[in-house]
Amino acid sequence: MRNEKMILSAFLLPGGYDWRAWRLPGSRSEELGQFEIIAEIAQAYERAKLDSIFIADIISAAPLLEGDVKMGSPYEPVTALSALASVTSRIGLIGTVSTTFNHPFTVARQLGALDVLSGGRAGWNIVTSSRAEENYGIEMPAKEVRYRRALEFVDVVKQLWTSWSDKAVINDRENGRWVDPELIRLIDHEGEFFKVAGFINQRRSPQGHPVLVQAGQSSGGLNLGAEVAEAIYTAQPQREKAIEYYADYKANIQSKGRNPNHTKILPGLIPYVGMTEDEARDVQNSLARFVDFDALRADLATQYGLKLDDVDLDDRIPEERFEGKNDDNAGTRFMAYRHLAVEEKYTLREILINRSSVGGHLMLSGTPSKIADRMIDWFENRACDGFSLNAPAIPQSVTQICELLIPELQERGYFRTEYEGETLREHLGLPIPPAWDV
Ligand SMILES: Cc1cc2nc3c(=O)[nH]c(=O)nc-3n(C[C@H](O)[C@H](O)[C@H](O)COP(=O)(O)O)c2cc1C
Repeated sequence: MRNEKMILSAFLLPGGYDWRAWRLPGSRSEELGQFEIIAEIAQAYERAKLDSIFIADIISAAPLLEGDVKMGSPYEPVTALSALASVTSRIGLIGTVSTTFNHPFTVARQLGALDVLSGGRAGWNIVTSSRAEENYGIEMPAKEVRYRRALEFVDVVKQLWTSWSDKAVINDRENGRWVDPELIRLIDHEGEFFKVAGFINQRRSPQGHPVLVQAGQSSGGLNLGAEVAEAIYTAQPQREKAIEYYADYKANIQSKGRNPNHTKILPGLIPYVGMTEDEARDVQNSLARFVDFDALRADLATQYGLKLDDVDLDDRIPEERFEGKNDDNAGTRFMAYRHLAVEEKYTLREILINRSSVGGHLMLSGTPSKIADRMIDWFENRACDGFSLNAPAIPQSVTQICELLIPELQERGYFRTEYEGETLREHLGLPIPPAWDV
């Protein structure tokens, strides 16, 4: 048995991970974009002692208009997490912020403030974004440029976050000095994309600075992750490939001179949990009637350039449609669909249902004990350090995860029964990044 516990973070998608889940009676979809629903979900995950919740961001209503209520869910991560910080006390709060459409000084202040205000619970999912340029009046920079900018962006943000010594606040009432200016560093950064003098008006948080998270799958994305990330989100539906990915990623981190134990790999998992196999299938069965094959075909064309209008739903996608693509230029999710079509001989209908329900992630359906067996097998065999849990339907899947699956993992000794630390870094077993003067 591994020494450390499994890490469990939860994707906060209040419409449900399944594309169609918001359409189920009782889904609370009328509340999307409002506070109470996300507060209740975050509190349920905190009662279950999860490491963190995570809010994704697409920065555009385009997915919503295309019928994707799941990813179009209208929460701006920093504001939503700031509100959640006040109704939770221990769970980590990870938000997505794009390095393509922001400035590092602003991001350092906003996420740094969330970190201080939440008592050291913030995390930053660093993305370079794949759309939304129209909202900023710019042409989308090439992927390679986006990742170069991201590297410099993160470097500037980290410099700002470490520019206050832990001893900078002296609070000297007698001599009228709240900070010691000698202990706050001017970063004086000048690079290809940014010119930032620093001083930032922000004290250090109890965990030093927010945890850096990353999910890029191309070579630029993997490089950024290996350089800076402390947690990695990834879509890995196949166990053997996940083991390979884990080993390669950790080796890559080591080759950058970093400690591979300080980057946690968390593949996505969609659990359909029930006390019996039939009960576990309830949600999937009730979703079956909502599947919208036309919208899903259009989505595959938009996201991956896979044009499938001429393919019958009960036929297989011809192998040549996948030619010329690989993990690097098309992403691991695209390659997962290739695997399903070519090796697993899925029909187009089955692939579209997979897209709709699990989005290329690992899906496990069954009793808590059966799902826990598989999770533990992945964890023990170093296919992962834990999982990014995606509740397929809201609210029922959150209850099933928290009241059935988590207790099973706790009973078997794989998940904490109480928070031991206060900060997200403590939950994840990550070191505090030192301030500039250490
Ligand atoms: C679990 C997971 C969550 C992600 N969340 C976001 C997100 O919130 N916003 C976003 O723009 N991209 C998100 N992405 C996409 C990645 O940042 C990345 O763009 C994608 O995996 C393709 O990799 P590449 O950019 O290196 O080609 C996510 C990816 C994964 C696997």
